Amino acid sequence: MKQKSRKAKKGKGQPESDLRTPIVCVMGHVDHGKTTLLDKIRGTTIADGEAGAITQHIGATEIPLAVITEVCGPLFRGDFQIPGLLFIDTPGHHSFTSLRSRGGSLADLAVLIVDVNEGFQPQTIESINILKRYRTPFVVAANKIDRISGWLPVEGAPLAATLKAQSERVRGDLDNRIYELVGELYKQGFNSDRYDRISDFTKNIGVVPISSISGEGVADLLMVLLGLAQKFLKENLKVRASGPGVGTILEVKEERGLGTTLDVILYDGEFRSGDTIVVGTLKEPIVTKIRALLKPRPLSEIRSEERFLPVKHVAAASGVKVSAPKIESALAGSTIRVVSEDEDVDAVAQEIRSELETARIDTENVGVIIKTDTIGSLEALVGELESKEIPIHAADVGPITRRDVIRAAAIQDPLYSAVLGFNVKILPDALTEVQKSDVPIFLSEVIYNLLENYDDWVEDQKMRMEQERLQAVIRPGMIRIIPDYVFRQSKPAVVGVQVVGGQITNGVTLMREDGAVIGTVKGVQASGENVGSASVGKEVAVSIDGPTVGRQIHEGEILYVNIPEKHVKIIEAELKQRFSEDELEALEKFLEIKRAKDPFWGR
Ligand SMILES: Nc1nc2c(ncn2[C@@H]2O[C@H](COP(=O)(O)OP(=O)(O)OP(=O)(O)O)[C@@H](O)[C@H]2O)c(=O)[nH]1
Repeated sequence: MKQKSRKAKKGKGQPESDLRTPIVCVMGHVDHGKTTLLDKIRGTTIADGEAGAITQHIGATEIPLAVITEVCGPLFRGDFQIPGLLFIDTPGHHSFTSLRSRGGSLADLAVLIVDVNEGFQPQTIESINILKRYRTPFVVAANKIDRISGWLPVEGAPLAATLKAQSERVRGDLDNRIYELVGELYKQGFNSDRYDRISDFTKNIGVVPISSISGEGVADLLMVLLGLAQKFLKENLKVRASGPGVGTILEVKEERGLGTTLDVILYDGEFRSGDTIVVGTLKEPIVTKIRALLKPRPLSEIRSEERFLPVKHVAAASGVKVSAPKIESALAGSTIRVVSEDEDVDAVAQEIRSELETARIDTENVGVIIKTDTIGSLEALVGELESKEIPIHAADVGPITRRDVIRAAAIQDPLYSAVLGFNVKILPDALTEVQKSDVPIFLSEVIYNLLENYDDWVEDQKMRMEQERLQAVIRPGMIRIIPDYVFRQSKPAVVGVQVVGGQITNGVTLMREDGAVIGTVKGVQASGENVGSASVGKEVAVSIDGPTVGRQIHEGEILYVNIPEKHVKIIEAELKQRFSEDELEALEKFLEIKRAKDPFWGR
């Protein structure tokens, strides 16, 4: 990409450097305190307004380094060159899956927030998996420490100061909870410890105990984030505040008086009004021109009717609302990119089109069908399924359609004939199809739950298939032909029998005591009714295709159900322990006959 010579304007109090503001995202389980933490960071830093103002962006808040310096007070050590931190206001609890950029995470850094009283929850694990996939450096905020019984809150205090104020027991209690988190993180493949006990942040994840309500530990959290940014990101953040802008669409929104607008996080280069842009959609990328760039109007101008303030220019990293013609079909999570004068629009469009194409899967192989709301969530779900070795037949962005259900129904493997939808709707004609075909549809706003529900269903399916398999096994049976109860000599022979052991069922073949197979049972009747089968003690009439009474079979003779060798093996391995005495006896006698000729038969 050709870099233009324009440089980003530096804000007040920001150091003169080529590093752009790192983008920070707060992730975690629902109700663990994401919003409260962001409010606290904003509130704390607004209160410290003397040092320079925080800047409200669209979908993000920028905290300049000078403000962080002020908030951290004596905690602040070291020489930082980054201009500050840009926190993304994660809208809704699922959308961090759209926080992607081309080939990676939109966030340079993340805060994984965990309620210390609840520990790891489904979305905590889901967040960790996303952080792992994108290799995003992160810090763990062990939140709600003020809820620990006996805690004495010290409003806004750094960790060391508040720990001093707590009793020995409370400190011990906090440590135990931190160790639980450390254990959970270890299970996920990370070494970690309380941040002040770590010397090498490249090998360990820092855990910062905080309260988003009292503000305790929040300064420590900001310090650790600055440290991580400085350590890990220096190269990534260099000179990217100039050149043609590249951003990720967080949301596509209708705004009164403006029509459709895009809330964008610009992570590279600059946007100027009038710039030609290419925007990702489900189909062909849109080529259009920026009509207006909008920022939130400062709080001091709250009386104004207009909520947004037009600006001519924004530089990365920044949250901005983009107004442009023809952007109705823009897709959240995809890229928006400025085309500079010396670039080929078609080439840029192809680059953006290929983003969705790379994430999409469309094969002829056996596997599940998945639909998600954004490219980011598609990548995340595909990644999860691949790591669990669940094959995918088709993966795409968009609602569940009739075609998806038909395709799933056509999958022969009963464990993969299913549709998984993340944050998507089912179209009405797809619902009609579901009723016809019985294809299960799994829907969730949490990837972890989606996979868990699918796993449960697979287990149920397997159990059902197992039961069906075992039900198909021919079980042992032993019958005696009752003398004077021959109803028909042959074609078929119909005789009265007593079931001496096990059972007799339609369709089985029968064997004599000398091992000769004499025919197939065609019917089992009791009191003139077809009963299909009869168990030990019953007297029934059976019709046997094959023998003639008086020749191959005789009154008073014992006959055995002829069990195929494969079935005997299943019986010996899996079923025998559940057999009754008479079934066992019938099996043993049958095997004696078989093994008289071949001692290894059925072994
Ligand atoms: N006591 C205490 N309560 C907290 C703390 N942080 C958050 N809460 C409370 O926990 C609840 C959930 O907090 P939110 O910030 O809404 O959680 P969230 O993670 O943003 O939730 P979603 O946006 O719904 O995912 C609210 O009632 C908060 O007041 C804390 O440090 N201490």
